[in-house]
Amino acid sequence: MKIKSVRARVYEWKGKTVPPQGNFCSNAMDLVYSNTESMSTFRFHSWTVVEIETDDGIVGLGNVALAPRIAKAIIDEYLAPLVIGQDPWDYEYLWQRMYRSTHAWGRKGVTMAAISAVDLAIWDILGKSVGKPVFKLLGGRTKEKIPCYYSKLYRTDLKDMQQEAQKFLDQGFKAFKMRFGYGPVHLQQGVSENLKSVAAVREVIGYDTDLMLECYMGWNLEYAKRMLPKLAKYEPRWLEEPVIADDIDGYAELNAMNIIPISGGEHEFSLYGFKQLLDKKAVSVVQYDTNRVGGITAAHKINALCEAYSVPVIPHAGQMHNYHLTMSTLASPMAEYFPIFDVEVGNELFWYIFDGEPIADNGFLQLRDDVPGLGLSLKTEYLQHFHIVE
Ligand SMILES: O=C(O)C(=O)C[C@@H](O)CO
Ligand SMILES: [Mg+2]
Repeated sequence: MKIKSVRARVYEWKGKTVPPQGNFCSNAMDLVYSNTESMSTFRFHSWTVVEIETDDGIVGLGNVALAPRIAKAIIDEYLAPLVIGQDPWDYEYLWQRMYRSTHAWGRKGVTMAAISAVDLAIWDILGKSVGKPVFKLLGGRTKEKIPCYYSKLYRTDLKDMQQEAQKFLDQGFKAFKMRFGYGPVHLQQGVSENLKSVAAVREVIGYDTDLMLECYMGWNLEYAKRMLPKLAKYEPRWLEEPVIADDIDGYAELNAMNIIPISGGEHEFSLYGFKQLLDKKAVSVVQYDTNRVGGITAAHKINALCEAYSVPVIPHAGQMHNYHLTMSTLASPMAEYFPIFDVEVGNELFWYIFDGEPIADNGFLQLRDDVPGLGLSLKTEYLQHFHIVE
């Protein structure tokens, strides 16, 4: 079997979007003075879809959501020529070709995201070629079904957040991730607002559920050190991305305080990036995203590393490409889950592009043994709402 073609297209959403409400999520731009809304950089309204076809007609699907048009250009210009004509079963060789040939300017960020999308499509082909779901190629079924946590609860009106939490508590979710809306620039009032939002959500979900807290890189080390003791009484399972991804020593200092487990990794890349996080004990929960970190080839290695370090892996953002990794290892106890929503910041856009994503049932996800590959196909229902960049 040989790879015959690589097609990367960008799906750009032109349909209705619900403008984010309130201070919906602290983020890295909060600390930078700007006369534009700090969250304007925080949109995922386009997505790159990669289709790789083999000489015997198998088509593998990959995807990337970081800098989609740039990712497409990298795939078209650099990565496609490296894999066309090659045997997809030589996936480690192909991964090293893509990684090392772009190493001078790649290694992290959008290049690794582009490599991830190609790698996902290759693994989809492998599964389809032997009639097995990808998780069966990685280690098989380690769970009867996958526990997942409800992920949204952006910082809006507290009553709206409580209604949202109640709605999904009633649907059987036993774990929730909420977003802070405030950080250092919002001073003491922001501290109070942050604490109020956690208290409000805990009031609804109680303490027999897991609560995770998301900063999305919107704080700094000094502010996080002040906040951790104030948050401890709410017994969060983790505090996510308190500082920017490059401040690895900051993560390690916060994690070493041992007040609240610190999580991160969705903005880290490659096996080496996670070796550094683990060696420095920077995180207590690893959250790579398989469509960013280097694909399944890289994520599978990181799973083994996390098993050796006894650090749980709970991949970022859900989606099928992450669920196969979670299903295939005891090192990954749970998945993130974004339900279907009207398009807002875009974390939910994949629901409008792909068919095959599992719907959570009572806080669990299921993968089928009889669906080969990643289990996805391209949805046609919303095509009229997308501008497709070939
Ligand atoms: O789901 C996450 O962990 C993200 O970082 C997504 C973004 O919406 C901020 O929470
Ligand atoms: Mg996050």
